[in-house]
Amino acid sequence: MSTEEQRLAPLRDKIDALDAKILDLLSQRAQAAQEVGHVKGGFASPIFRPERERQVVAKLQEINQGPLLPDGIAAIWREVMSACRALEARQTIAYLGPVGTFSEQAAQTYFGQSIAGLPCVSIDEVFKAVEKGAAQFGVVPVENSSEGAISRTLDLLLDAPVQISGEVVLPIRHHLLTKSGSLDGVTTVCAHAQALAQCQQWLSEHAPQLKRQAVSSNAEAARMAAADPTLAAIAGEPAQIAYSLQAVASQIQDDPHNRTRFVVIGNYVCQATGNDQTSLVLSVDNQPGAVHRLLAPLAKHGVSMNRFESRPARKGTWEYHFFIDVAGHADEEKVAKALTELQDTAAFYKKLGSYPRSSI
Ligand SMILES: C=C(O[C@@H]1C=C(C(=O)O)C=C[C@H]1O)C(=O)O
Repeated sequence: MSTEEQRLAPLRDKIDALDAKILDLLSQRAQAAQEVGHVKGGFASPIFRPERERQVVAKLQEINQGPLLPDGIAAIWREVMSACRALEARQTIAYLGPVGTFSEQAAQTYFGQSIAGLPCVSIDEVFKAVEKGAAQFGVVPVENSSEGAISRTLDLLLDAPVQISGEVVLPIRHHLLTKSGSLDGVTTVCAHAQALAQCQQWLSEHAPQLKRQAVSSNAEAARMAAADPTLAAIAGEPAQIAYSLQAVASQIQDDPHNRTRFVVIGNYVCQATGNDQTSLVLSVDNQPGAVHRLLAPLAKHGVSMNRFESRPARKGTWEYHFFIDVAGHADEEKVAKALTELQDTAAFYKKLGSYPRSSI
């Protein structure tokens, strides 16, 4: 045995012994979760409680003495809770497919790996799957830091009878991918229209000869590029791996900090955690100063606005719906007061949900 091996052997024995203890503790935890599942079954109550999971992680991060970092704690317990939750009942989560999309990655980042994924062909289908109960939750993109709102999601949120019960923000890194790893013989680059827009400068500078073709998702582009050597795809790492493609160039998004925010839709109403956000849709009559008057209750009660987005009301008039995120939970006193007053002033008011804020 080398000196290195001699020194490593007792440390590895120690890790093996600790792993056995961790497994024993995890098994006890899993049994407790199963019992929770039986209690919930008796009350026909929901399995997934995002606010409770958030508090579990927050408490552990608070008492953590290191050397594990807070992000590490969050990642480990996300999977522990995902596996425990699946013993109560595996949750079906709908998202924009096929396999390898950022929506799938967002679903796994939020719910962990122990879920039944339901890839859908469009954002509309994700909403439908949730509405008809084929999935307990859906994950849909709502805004991108470079390209702004995903308007289809906003339009569906306006009408659908769903609640927002969470958000997840993903850094979006796009790669130029082909089967061979080169652009020899490649004539066309395929991607979702959003990804083509997010990489337009790079494409104009480095691959101006490629025709740009918008397809239903980046993963679909990757699937097509895997089958046709004249096609390149713009897609992220999950799709690259799923379709065994090679990178011609990595991280080609024009904004290195490119991020997409997804929301989790379902019919679960979250309790307050102390670090929440509330999403609303409002509209006002078309009169001077109406928007200012509409928002005055927020200022009056010291509620800060995290986001303000407008969408045409699609009535053939110059009227708009405003998608607003405010800090805090609708059950908090000052938020509740501000929302009551907003509701009185608005021509249209819909609360989309209060939910724990994402940490990024
Ligand atoms: C065990 C529960 O069910 C689920 C699993 C949790 C966990 O593993 O800690 C926490 C919340 C729920 O999403 C619970 O509600 O306490």
